[in-house]
Amino acid sequence: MTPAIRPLVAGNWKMNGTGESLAELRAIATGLSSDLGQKLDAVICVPATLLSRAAETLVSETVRLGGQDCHVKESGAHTGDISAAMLKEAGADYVILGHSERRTDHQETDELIRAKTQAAWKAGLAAIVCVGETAVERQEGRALEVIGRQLLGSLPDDVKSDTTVIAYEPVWAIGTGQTPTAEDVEKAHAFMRSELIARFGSEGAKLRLLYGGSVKPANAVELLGISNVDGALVGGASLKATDFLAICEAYRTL
Ligand SMILES: O=C[C@H](O)COP(=O)(O)O
Repeated sequence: MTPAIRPLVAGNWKMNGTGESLAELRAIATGLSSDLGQKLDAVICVPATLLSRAAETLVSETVRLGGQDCHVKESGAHTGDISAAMLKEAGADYVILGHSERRTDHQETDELIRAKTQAAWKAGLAAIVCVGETAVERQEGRALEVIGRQLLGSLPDDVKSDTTVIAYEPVWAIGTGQTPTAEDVEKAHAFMRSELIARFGSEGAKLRLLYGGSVKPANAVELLGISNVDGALVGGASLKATDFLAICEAYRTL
C-alpha cells in the first residue's frame, strides 16, 4: 500500500446479480458501517439493471455504486448502450472502463477508453481505468510495455486523482485462481507509478492503483500490502458479502 493514499476496494459483479443479490449489497454496507469502513472506500459495480434498486437499498454511505461501462456520448441513437449521465442519475459514482472483458468482447481500443473516461468525468463519475497484459504478452516478456501503452493511450491528459483510479489486472489472473508473485505485482505497480508521475506530476503520485485478478480473502493481506497497491478490483469474491468484507478486513492489519 502507499502511505497517505486512502485505499479503495472495488467489487465488479460483471454480468451477475439479481434483485436477490441486493441482500449481499446491504450486508456489505452493514459490515462497513463498523470501524472497518473508516479504513477504506468501497464501491460495488453492479449490472446497470440493478443500479437504481441498489441505490434505493443502500441506507448508509459506506458503499458507493458504480457501473461497468458507459458510452462516449450523452444520448442518442445507440441501441443497447448506456451513457455516463444515465449511470449517474441511476445512482453511480464510479464506472469501470477498459476492463479486459470489454477490450476483448467488444474490441475496445485505448482511444475509445480515453474518450469514455472524459465522458465519465463530464457526468460526474470517477473512472476506474483497467490495464493489464495477456498470458502471451507476459510470456513474451512484454507485460510492462503493454501496461505502459494502455496507460498512455487510455488516459486523457488532464487526469485528477479524485476522479480517476487505475486497476492493474493481468488478464490471465482474472477468474483463474492464479495470481502473479508479490514481486511481479510490485514491479508492475512501481512501473505504473513512475509512468504516472512522469506524465501527471503530483496527481500521478496520488492516483489510487488497484490490483485485480483472483483477489480473495486468503491472499488479500499479501496483495494489498504490496508497495503502490492502494486497493483491489474484486470480481468473483465481491458477489458474497462475507468474502468481500473479509478482503476489506485486510486493512485492519496493514
Ligand atoms: O474486475 C474484476 C476482475 O476482472 C477480477 O475478477 P476475479 O476477481 O473474479 O478474478
